Amino acid sequence: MIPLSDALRSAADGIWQAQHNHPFVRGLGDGSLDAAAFRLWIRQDYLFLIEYSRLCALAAARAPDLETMRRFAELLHETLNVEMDLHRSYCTELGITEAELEREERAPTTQGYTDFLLRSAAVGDFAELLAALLPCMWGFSEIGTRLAETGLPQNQGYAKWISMYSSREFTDLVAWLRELTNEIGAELSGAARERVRNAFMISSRYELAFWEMAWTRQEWPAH
Ligand SMILES: Cc1ncc(C[n+]2csc(CCO)c2C)c(N)n1
Repeated sequence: MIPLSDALRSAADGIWQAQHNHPFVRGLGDGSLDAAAFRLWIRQDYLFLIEYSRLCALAAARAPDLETMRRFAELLHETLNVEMDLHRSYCTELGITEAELEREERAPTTQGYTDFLLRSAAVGDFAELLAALLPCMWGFSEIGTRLAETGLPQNQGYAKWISMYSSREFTDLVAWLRELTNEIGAELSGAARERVRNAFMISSRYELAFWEMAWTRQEWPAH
């Protein structure tokens, strides 16, 4: 049987192609992306990463074995300390103050996506949690790798973004997540496989919606 991660990637191909073709992603790749769109993305993504960290913690707690537990604990550490630090340094470069970042509230897309991720962890089993988490990592890896192949843009900030997500370390992490998905997938019943497929599709749609949110500058009035 076809490995589960390949079946999932193929089921979501239309959504993933739409991500590659999205003007926000293309603009990152050729350096033409408006700084205001990137500023919105980074502020919302910072909030996304906080909730994503909770997801990693839940994944560690529910992991089927020690090795998987250790990897998710590492991912939690990386996200909280490396990835979020990098976002904070981007903010400084882009003129977003700490106070502004603290005041930022989740836009509906960010809220919907993170609620969905945490719901998958709370209500679903480990396979569903993993399927919901996979498009976040794999999508960024595929986008970063493709953009790196076409050459880095002049814009230093966007070039750094692409270098990070096309790095060897990140590619290896995704390879491990896919392997884990394939192993777990080999033992799933038909109904469980369907739930896993749904989770992967929903997260893939939210990944696309996240680009769209930043591109169309979906800002919300402060209360
Ligand atoms: C909306 C959105 N989706 C996926 C990622 C990618 N991502 C999430 S956590 C993490 C690294 C963990 O160390 C990465 C690469 C993102 N940043 N924002």
